[in-house]
Amino acid sequence: MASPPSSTVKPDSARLQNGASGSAERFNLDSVRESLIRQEDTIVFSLIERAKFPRNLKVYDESSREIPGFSGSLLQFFVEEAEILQSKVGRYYNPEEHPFFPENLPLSLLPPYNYEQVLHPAAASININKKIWNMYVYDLLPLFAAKGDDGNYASTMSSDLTCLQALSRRIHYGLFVAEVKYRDAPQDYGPAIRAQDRDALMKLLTFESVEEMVKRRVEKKASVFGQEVGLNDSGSDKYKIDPSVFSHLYGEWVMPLTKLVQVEYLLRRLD
Ligand SMILES: C=C(O[C@@H]1C=C(C(=O)O)C=C[C@H]1O)C(=O)O
Repeated sequence: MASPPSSTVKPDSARLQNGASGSAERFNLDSVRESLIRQEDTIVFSLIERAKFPRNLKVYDESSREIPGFSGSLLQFFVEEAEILQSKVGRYYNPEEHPFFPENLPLSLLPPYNYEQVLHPAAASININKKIWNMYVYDLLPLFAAKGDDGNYASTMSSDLTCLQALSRRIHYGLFVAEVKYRDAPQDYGPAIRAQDRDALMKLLTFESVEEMVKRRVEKKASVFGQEVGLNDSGSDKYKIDPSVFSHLYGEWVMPLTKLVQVEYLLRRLD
């Protein structure tokens, strides 16, 4: 089977900021995919941590009036406050990071780090965190969190924040994937962008063989990282989260949303 094309962008023409791959040296399709692979580990670990707690539905009730003066769920309050703090120490200078509550975020108290700008400025207008939030709270959590309430709301919400940020970072990484794909083949993408043809763009950027590999790999990672480990056996078939949840998560939501980000970005790439 022919392998999907890899990028030929010269290392010096663009340098990716220190991303999840830890590498600031190269910006090409291989390095971008390496980062996506490393981010799988983060997502698998963060969901395994969340699975320590039951559903704790109270946290997600948007009609609760638990916090005086705040209308929304406890998790909305928690994430909004966490983002205010993280914005003050520069989290959103990083083009890989996208806030869930971008309205009224304070400026950083620290000077900006000089992240290499490899994206077209249109990237700044793309934020699909509302979709990611709804997917996480309403579709994903019921698939792996046990029913029940143990009252550990603060710890539950800390875990939720970690999961939401890991998913958001991975899905918005589609911006970098799209940029590198465009630079590799502007002659293919250009006409579809000028025609604003979503379907043609989706076709160009989709590699089904890569997607199949990704699904198999995350399922395998979940079975290795989430296995109950004992001293007297070589492995067990008890898992902290059913590994098939991860191939489902990637096949149904993570990869389609990453591709949505890619299409949205490419549509504006020549503005
Ligand atoms: C990210 C890429 O683009 C698409 C999306 C994928 C994903 O989100 O993992 C995988 C393959 C492609 O269909 C890629 O080509 O690596």
